[in-house]
Amino acid sequence: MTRYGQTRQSLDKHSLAPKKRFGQNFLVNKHTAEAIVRAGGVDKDDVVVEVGVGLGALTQPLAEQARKVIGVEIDSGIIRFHEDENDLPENVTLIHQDILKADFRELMEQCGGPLKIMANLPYSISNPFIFKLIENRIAVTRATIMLQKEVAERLMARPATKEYGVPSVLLQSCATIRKMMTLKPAEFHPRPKIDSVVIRIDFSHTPFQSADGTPFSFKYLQRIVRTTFNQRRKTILNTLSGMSFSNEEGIADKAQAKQLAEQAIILAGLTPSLRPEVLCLEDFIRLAIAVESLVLQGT
Ligand SMILES: C[S@@+](CC[C@H](N)C(=O)[O-])C[C@H]1O[C@@H](n2cnc3c(N)ncnc32)[C@H](O)[C@@H]1O
Repeated sequence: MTRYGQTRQSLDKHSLAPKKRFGQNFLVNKHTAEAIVRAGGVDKDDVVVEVGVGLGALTQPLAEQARKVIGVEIDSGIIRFHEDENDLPENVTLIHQDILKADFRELMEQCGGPLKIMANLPYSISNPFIFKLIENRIAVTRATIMLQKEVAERLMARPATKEYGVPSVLLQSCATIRKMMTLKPAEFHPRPKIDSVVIRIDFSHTPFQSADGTPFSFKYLQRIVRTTFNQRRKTILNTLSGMSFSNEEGIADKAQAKQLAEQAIILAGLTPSLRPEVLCLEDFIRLAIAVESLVLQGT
């Protein structure tokens, strides 16, 4: 029987149907699953966290390559399936949990160090999961993830393209992203409508700094990127003038915020009439450095 047939039979046997709300498109080709695991560069000493175990298509080859696999799965039906079948290798520990609610420090303790993650990610959680990775970047060394092609393109996007936005800038500021392979809909059951792409994200653990070595705060970078892209058709002067500040930052009113925005843009060597989509990562970093220094000086 083909792996496709096996997938359908396993689901039928347990009266399970692929659940749309959990983005269940199961991999049906053993060789593809093995190739994805190879793309993750898994070593025999690694403890790997797999997000969304599903029927175990990736889990099996992963368990052969890694020392241990910690599988996180949200669907209780899938958890029961593996309990009944007892089909997962001994070095796999299954956790019934929503990865978006997982405490990465706890996972790190279980893994004995920073995480290597592997996932065939449901579309519905791609964005929040990527932001969770960014937030927990200190706890993660590598994430090899399969995404809808358009989501992967957004993460790897370059300035002045329509795909370029908040996730592109923030992820590229703290990680190197590599496209590993493209998968056609026929690799899954049920078949998605569009192609999927496997990317490898390697997080950098050196302190944040600009190309000329000036340290910067990720917090400011994040605020500036979000504020400007929130209205991507507006100029950076317009959007930055409306940036909100906390009481401690001492920017009292709109006039002061506008003045700060004007000064920061000049300090960063940029033109006020630019739109965020033409700014490269280094431009955003210089803006973050300028805004932070002006706030610290009390403008
Ligand atoms: C696209 S399927 C992939 C399944 C399997 N890894 C494969 O490649 O065939 C996504 C899996 O993630 C699970 N999932 C969805 N949302 C999740 C979440 N928030 N936390 C953990 N698992 C989740 C789904 O139930 C499903 O098993």
